[in-house]
Amino acid sequence: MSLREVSLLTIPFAILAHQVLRRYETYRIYVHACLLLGPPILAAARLTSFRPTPALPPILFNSLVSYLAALVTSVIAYRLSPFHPLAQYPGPLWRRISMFGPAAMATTGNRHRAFASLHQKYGDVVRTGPNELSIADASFVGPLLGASGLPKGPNHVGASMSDTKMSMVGIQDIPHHLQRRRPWNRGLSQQALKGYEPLMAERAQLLVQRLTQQSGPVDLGLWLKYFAYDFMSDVAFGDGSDLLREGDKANIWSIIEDGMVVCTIAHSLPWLGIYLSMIPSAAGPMLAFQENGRRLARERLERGSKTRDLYHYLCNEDLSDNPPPTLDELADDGTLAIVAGSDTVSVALTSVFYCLLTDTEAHRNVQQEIDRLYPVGEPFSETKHHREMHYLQAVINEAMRLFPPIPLGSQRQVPHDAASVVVGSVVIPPGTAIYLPPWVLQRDPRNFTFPDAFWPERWLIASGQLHYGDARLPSSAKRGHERPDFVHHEATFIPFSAGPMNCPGKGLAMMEMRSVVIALMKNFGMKLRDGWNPATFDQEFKDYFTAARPELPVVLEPRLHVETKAYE
Ligand code: HEM
Repeated sequence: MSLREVSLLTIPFAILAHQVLRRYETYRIYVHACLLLGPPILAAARLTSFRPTPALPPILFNSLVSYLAALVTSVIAYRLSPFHPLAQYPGPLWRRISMFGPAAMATTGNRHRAFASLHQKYGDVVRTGPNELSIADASFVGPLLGASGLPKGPNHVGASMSDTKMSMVGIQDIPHHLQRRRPWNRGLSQQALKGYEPLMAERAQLLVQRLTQQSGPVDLGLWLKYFAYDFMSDVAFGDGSDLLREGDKANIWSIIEDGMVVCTIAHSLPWLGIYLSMIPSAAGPMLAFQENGRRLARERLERGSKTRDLYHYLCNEDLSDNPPPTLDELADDGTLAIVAGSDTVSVALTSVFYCLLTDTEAHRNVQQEIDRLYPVGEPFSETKHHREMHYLQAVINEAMRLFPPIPLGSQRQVPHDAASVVVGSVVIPPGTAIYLPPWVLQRDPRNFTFPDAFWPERWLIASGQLHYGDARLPSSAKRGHERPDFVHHEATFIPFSAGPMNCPGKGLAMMEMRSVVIALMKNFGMKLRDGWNPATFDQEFKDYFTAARPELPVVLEPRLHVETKAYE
């Protein structure tokens, strides 16, 4: 049997299999196995008249090779052809062919910078994968993320290593997502936040106390990670972690950070996440990371409810008529609570301190605001002054504009069975996954004047509290030049995303960030360690879905009135 005869039989099957895979995107391994192995095995059997003969092994081998080669050729030819629905959108050739390249580049942590370069080169709409677009145009934020926006993208399938068992964040079916989302909204409402304030005060006090006990420069970023993890464990599970006192003996943060690197790869190749779940040795970091969240949730469910923590709401304990969700759902949401609530906040807080410690005037302004509203005797845990802290709010916004904790934002997808989405002259066909990357939108000169500068004053100008002509300009602005037009396109400020599937933890995160900045700056003078190059922070700010950041070495000088009430 010649290779030509084998090929003649297998090529049509390969083209057919490609059409099936293209139309019915599926993550079922048995479907993949049937489509990838079934036709060449059948062809080989047909060519040997369904009899075991000595010629079978070479025929089977030829059949497999020619079938898979034809399948790969068909896929690549289609993706590069003018018939592909995304053919009209520009993007590098290697990204049009396969997601293997983008997945490999994601491991460098520089996806956000790569996307920024792609937009610079190709324009506002770039084909970043065979079936993926990145859009850096403000007019898409409402239509894609707003009330009638699109469902979540397929990337969470990879990160969850399942398309059926996943935390709420990845659920693509909108009604199901909104149903799972309701208890989160209740558990993170303004009313619920009031209940979390004493936990906040206690943990912030402990952070101050532990920092007071350190000598020499500290890695402030590390302490903020400990704080954020402990506080989120308090809020979500009522207890469960004490990194501030005990240190990270169980390497929780390595587990989270290693897991996020593997997640980033699986985001680009969702099917790979599902395959990896079958190979525990390969999926180690991701499994450990998921298991950590599930363990905390299970322990909380066994302990029962001691306080009105987040799980009190997630278990529907506040609604006597509603049955609790399944144990699996509650366990899956444990990972979400921990990662969504602690990794993001600790990144954002680290960026806030980095920005303050590299801008003397902003640092002084925040210090004055804190000293005015929190004189000696006024506890830093008092949240009633938060709404008066306009400069601090401007600093937090500005740090998250420059360093969004989720640099590429949350993926969306036009469902396979829906009509194309049309925004202006752009047609987004069914099956397309889309990013609206905050890192790119928030640093775009069309959206913000002096886009690369830390300039908190822009937020005060935009809200009418400061006149543009009176505002100091960022140090990078050219002296003696006329002030450029003031541009502030706030709709593109989306560190928490937008619309009904945005971040429900925004209020909690804001309360946490304000409280920690107030607690630390009320009690310590701070400066960066001599000799540390601040440019390192920008260069080493990496995107592994949530951002990884370098150390932030800070020298702390206790102020006279350090509040040392101990919580031992
Ligand atoms: C600075 C801190 C934070 C940032 C920048 C942030 C950002 C985000 C973003 C961009 C999303 C994706 C939303 C979307 O798909 O459109 C998200 C989702 C989510 N965040 Fe946050 N987040 C932060 C803090 C928190 C906190 C403290 C919690 C509390 C538990 C939280 C809980 C969640 C949850 C549950 C989701 C899933 C929402 C959904 O799919 O409906 N986040 N967050």
